[in-house]
Amino acid sequence: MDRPVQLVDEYATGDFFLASAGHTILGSGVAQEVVDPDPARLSARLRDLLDASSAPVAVGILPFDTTPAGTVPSRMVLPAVLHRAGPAHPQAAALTRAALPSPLAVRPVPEPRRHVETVAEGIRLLAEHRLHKIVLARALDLEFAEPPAPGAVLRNLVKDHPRGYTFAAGLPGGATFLGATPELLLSRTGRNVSFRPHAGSAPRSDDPLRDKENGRALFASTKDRVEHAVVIESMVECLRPFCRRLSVPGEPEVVSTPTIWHLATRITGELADPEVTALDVAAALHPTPAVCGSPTDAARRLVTGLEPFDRDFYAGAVGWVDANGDGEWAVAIRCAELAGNRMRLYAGGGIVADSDPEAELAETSVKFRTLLRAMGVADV
Ligand SMILES: C=C(O[C@H]1C=CC=C(C(=O)O)[C@@H]1O)C(=O)O
Repeated sequence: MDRPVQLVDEYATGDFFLASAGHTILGSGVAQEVVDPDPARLSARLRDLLDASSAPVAVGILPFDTTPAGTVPSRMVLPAVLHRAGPAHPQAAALTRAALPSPLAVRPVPEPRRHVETVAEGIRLLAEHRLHKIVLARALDLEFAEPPAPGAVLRNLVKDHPRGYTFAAGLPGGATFLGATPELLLSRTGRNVSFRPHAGSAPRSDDPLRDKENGRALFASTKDRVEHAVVIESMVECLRPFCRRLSVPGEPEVVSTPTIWHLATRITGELADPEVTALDVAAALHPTPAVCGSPTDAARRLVTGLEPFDRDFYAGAVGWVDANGDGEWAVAIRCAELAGNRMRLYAGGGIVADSDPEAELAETSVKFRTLLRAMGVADV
C-alpha cells in the first residue's frame, strides 16, 4: 500500500484521483478507455472488460445529463498504473499549502441579478408544471495570466477537506475536472450498500455562536426539510427494487464542511442481487433530486432550459468500480473545470415552492468558497 498523502504528491495532470474517508485512489495513464453516453450500458461493458482483464479497478466520471441529449458521455478508464491507499487524512493536514496565481478576471455566469430572476422563474414553473423541486446552478469564470497547476489545486482541496471526497479527473483535450464534495452517492462492499444524500444548506460562520445557531436553524427549517425529504423519497423509491433490506433514518442529521452546513441522511441497504455492481446502482440513481430535481425528467428539462450553460460533468458523479462490483461514487459538486488559464466553477441549490431567490443567490456564493479558498481567492 502506498502512503496516502504520497499519492497527492504523485498526482500528475490527466490522472484520476479520489480521496475519501476510507480510501485514496490514484490512477495514472490509460490502459483502456470506455466512453458511453448510457451509464447502464457503460457498466455492462466494464463488467465484461474487468472480467476479461487483470485490471483491478475502473475509474471515471458520469456527466449530469446521461440522456441522449447530454453534451458529454460517461467516461471510465482502466488506468495503466493504479495506486490504492488508506484515507489521506489526518496526515493531509500536514501538507504544505500550494501557492496559486491570482485570477486576472472573475466573471459570474449569468450575472447575479439574472440568477435571482432565473430562480424566481424556476419557482413559478415548479407550480405550473407541478414539480416538487428543481436545482438551479450558476458558474464563475476565472481567467489567469498563467495556467494554475491542477495538482496544486488538488493539494489544497485535500488539505482543507478531511471528511469529504476530493477528486480530480483528466478530460479529453487536456482539461481537468476537480473538486471536494461532501456528498456520497453510494458505496458498495459486497452486498452492503450505503448512501448519504445531502440537501438543505446554511453558511458556516467564524463566530462560534452564530455558526452553531446556523446549524440549529437549518435543522428546524421547514423549507430545507422539504427540500431534503424530496431527495430521500425519490432515492428510496429508486432503491427498493435493488435492495432486500433498506434502512432509512426518520430524520436527517446536520453535517458540515469548512464552509457550509447541510442536512444529510445515511441510508444503508443490502443488495437483493449480488451481481449488481456499484456502477449499476450509480447509473440507476443518478441524477438524484439533490442535483436535478423531482420528478427527474421534467426537472432535467427545466434545468437545461433555464441555465445559460451546459453542466457537462458538474452535478455528475465521480468514482470507481472493481472486478467484484464494489466501488465508491461521490456526487460531483463543489467543483470546477480547469482548462489552461481558464477555470469555470459551479454551484447550485435546490429550489422548492418556499425558496427565496435572494437567499438562493447567497447560498451559491457560499458553495463557491470550496474552490475559491483552494485557489487562495477571497469571496467574490
Ligand atoms: C447542487 C449543489 O448542492 C446540492 C447538495 C447539497 C445541498 C444542496 C442544497 O441545499 O441546495 C444541493 O442539493 C451544489 O453544491 O452545487
